[in-house]
Amino acid sequence: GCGTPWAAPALFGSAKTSCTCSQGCCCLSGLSCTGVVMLVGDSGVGKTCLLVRFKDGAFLAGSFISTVGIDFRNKVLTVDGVKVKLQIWDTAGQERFRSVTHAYYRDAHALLLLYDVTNKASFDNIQVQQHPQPLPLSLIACGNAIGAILTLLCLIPQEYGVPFMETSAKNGLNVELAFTAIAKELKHRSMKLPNEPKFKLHDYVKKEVRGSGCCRS
Ligand SMILES: Nc1nc2c(ncn2[C@@H]2O[C@H](COP(=O)(O)OP(=O)(O)OP(=O)(O)O)[C@@H](O)[C@H]2O)c(=O)[nH]1
Repeated sequence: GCGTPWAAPALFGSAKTSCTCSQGCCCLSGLSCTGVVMLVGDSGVGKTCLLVRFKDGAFLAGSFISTVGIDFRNKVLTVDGVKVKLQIWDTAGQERFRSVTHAYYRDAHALLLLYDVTNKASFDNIQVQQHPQPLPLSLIACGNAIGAILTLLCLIPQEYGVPFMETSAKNGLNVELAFTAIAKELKHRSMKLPNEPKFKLHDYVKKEVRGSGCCRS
């Protein structure tokens, strides 16, 4: 590093993620950056299950316990040799908690917009205009596979300019990718090295995404 004193964020979610010099030395000296990722979407689309799959590698089958208010988990990922600490906020999808959820948007760095691929209304409710503005810079839409494949609605969110992937909390499809893509974006945004090409979230997701591709053109 350049020796510039750097105040590590005391709390997850602090906007201060790098030193003030322009050399990008925070990543070179092995320091980390942090970010807040918020999971939003209707009740029952699988937000809690997606988070539990990512954090613990397990699937919460059986009885559905709806989130009340907001819950959070932390996970540290290493991307391109840099530790990225994600604080993941799992919001309540029920209508009665909407104003609570909306109050948290301004502190989020990224949103994972979740919908159930068998439920058109849940897809309509993640559209950009349904959220308080301005939205965080990084958005990914996740079509979670809740229902039977035969009733799958092929909804194509690309037309809204938001990177899209099919996910499954049940079998783990693309769950790691959703969070890694966000972590990479946050790392590049806060610690871009000189001459480093701009990270393109859309292209990265398109390249790494797995699955049937039935919702992709
Ligand atoms: N088949 C299948 N079922 C899932 C999947 N993800 C979640 N579920 C089921 O969907 C139900 C709701 O999942 P949750 O993760 O609790 O939903 P949520 O979006 O957190 O709901 P709220 O807390 O009310 O906002 C549960 O019964 C899960 O077992 C999935 O990928 N596949």
